[in-house]
Amino acid sequence: MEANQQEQQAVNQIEEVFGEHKGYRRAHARGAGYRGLFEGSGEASELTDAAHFQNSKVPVFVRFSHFSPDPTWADAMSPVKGMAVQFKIGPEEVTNIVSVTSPVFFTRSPERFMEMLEVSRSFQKGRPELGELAELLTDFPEVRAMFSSVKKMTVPESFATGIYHSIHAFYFEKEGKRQAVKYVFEPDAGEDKRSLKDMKDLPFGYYERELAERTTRSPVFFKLYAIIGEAGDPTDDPTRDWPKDRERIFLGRLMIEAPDEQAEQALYDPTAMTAGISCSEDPILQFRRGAYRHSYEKRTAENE
Ligand code: HEM
Repeated sequence: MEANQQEQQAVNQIEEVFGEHKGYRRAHARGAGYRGLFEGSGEASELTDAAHFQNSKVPVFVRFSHFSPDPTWADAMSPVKGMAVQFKIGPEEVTNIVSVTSPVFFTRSPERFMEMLEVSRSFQKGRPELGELAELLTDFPEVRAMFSSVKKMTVPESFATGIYHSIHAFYFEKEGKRQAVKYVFEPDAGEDKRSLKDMKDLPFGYYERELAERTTRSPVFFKLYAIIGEAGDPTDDPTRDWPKDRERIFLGRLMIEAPDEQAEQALYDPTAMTAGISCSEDPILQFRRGAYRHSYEKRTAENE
């Protein structure tokens, strides 16, 4: 499916702000792909027939990443890390969960996202100019909230010790009923955090090397949970997290085994669903489909 004009424009705008880095993803440019296995628990079978959540094992691709669209940025300049998981349900069928180490996104509409990019031109050097920063903070109150949360933000010590959130809501569907859920991955190794200021001396590529070394010793595991939404929990607003006391269902265990070049190159479209699960009406989620496709087509053509 072709990305529509606005989605293509968003990707072009990211390039204008952060530079055009040929052959790389236009966001989360630097990362590391792995192969592994997901073992479903079957505990959500009353809510969904999705194949990977039954009592079954499916092969997966996993890609960890630093959020920056510029692959030359230091590890510390990307406080948000990503984990994209592709479940290989059948020979021709995949479904994805694309998650990050933050429970919320900084804007709730694609238009707003693009307006923010428009005033962020100096971010290209990784150092915003004060005038632009002031404009962002005045015109976009949500950015103020983001900056205050970045100040408090801690970062996982390793890709293997982050808690990763889907941010968006999805629906589990079965026999005409549907249930809103969000996903969260929790590391078996335990959450391990450092403050942003402790990260500034980390060498470039530290996270990728640490994970490669860790997986030579043993696979890395995460538990995947569905957070069960209740009446009134927003399903269309990625800037709002749900209350902490929501029920959770254990969906299965993710095992990450060894580096894999195909996993590094794959397209992890967060809207690729399977029978028994559908996307929520969140406009940011819907927008991502075309933006990711456009970035994928560009980088694939450039790598040929
Ligand atoms: C308007 C909103 C957004 C836009 C325009 C956008 C754009 C992009 C683009 C162009 C890519 C590269 C895709 C590729 O080449 O395969 C990407 C990757 C990624 N994005 Fe977003 N994104 C948005 C929102 C989000 C949100 C809300 C999340 C939080 C879950 C997120 C997490 C990620 C992650 C983890 C990757 C790396 C995926 C991989 O490893 O292949 N993005 N994004």
